[in-house]
Amino acid sequence: MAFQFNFSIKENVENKLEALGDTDLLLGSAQDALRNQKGSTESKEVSSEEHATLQESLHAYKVAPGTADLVASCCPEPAEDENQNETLSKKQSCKVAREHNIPDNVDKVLENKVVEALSGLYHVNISVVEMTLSDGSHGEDIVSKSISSHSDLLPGVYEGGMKIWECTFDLIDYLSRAEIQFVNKTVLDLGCGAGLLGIVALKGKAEKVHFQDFNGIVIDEITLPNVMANCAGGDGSDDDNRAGEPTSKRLKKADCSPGLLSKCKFFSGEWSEFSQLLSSDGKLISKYDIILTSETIYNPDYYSALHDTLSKLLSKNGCVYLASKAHYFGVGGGVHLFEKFIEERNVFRTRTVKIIDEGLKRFIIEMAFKSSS
Ligand SMILES: C[S@@+](CC[C@H](N)C(=O)[O-])C[C@H]1O[C@@H](n2cnc3c(N)ncnc32)[C@H](O)[C@@H]1O
Repeated sequence: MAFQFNFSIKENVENKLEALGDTDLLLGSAQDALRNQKGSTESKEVSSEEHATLQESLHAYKVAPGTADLVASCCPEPAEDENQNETLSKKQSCKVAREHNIPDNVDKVLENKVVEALSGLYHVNISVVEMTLSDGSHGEDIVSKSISSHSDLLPGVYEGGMKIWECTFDLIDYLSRAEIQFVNKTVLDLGCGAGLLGIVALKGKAEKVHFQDFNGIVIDEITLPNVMANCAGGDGSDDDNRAGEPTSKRLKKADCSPGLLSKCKFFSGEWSEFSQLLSSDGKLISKYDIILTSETIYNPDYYSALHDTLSKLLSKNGCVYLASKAHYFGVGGGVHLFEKFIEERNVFRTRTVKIIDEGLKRFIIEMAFKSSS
């Protein structure tokens, strides 16, 4: 099922898709999704076959050749003998973290968005968002950069948050089957992209849910709208079961529960900068009970920043649920390398709680502080 906002945009989008031709890039999966809708003026449910088609393209992703070393470590510590200008320019290459305010006019957030349902959750149609952003007039020009570099990832520029990655669904499935409890918990969806993991926590009655993505435009155009789409009506809990409703509908401002939204905060920026922002700005009221993170260990260059962020932000008895493919071809990261890194740092213990052995092997890993055991 999908419902839509100002759907007049659709034809324009389709024309642009045709003009783009065979891109086989970031837009690949999105094009498939939209072409599935083409010819039908009515919104429709995403069938399991369509879901599978969409997910197929998530199995493998591409990294622009030669970009892996662009930002070896996003925020490298400056060497002592570096002069001030070099230090400054390195600092500028960091993605400074900031909090995104929830707009007063929530109608605006869902304007020109097409909302669909998948796995019982609402999310905006990403191809439509990409089309509205592809003219490059929206600050962070990640869509056209991604297209021109034929890549879903541009290290230090765009880290893949425009797509919903396969392991997100693995983790959602695991959280549900393992009956992980979010009631009254403080939760962080780290590297959130679409934010579906945080939304699951929100629907599970978490006390607070914070969302972080590298790219601010992902937060504004995808994460926030998705949270709003799922906050509409009722209290957003699983009991509402609105994703099962057969009819298309428009969300109205009045539908959006301010109570639920007030539990959420949204952040963008590089991980070290993000954890620094939370620590220094008094934004971190308490550390997180649960940190959810999916497909965030593809690049070994980021392991140090990721590890330090987790250790700074996780509460003493907290738990990280991390979903990942076994190996990320082209970037070099993966589960075994990350576990080895964690072992060497000797701060966290890890436990594999689920292995998904179909297609590319995927893992769900649970992490907790060693000292808490
Ligand atoms: C491949 S995407 C996965 C998005 C989402 N979790 C999913 O599974 O659909 C990786 C995400 O990790 C985050 N990320 C990766 N490297 C990062 C870094 N160095 N600093 C901050 N965020 C980073 C980005 O926000 C990006 O959206």
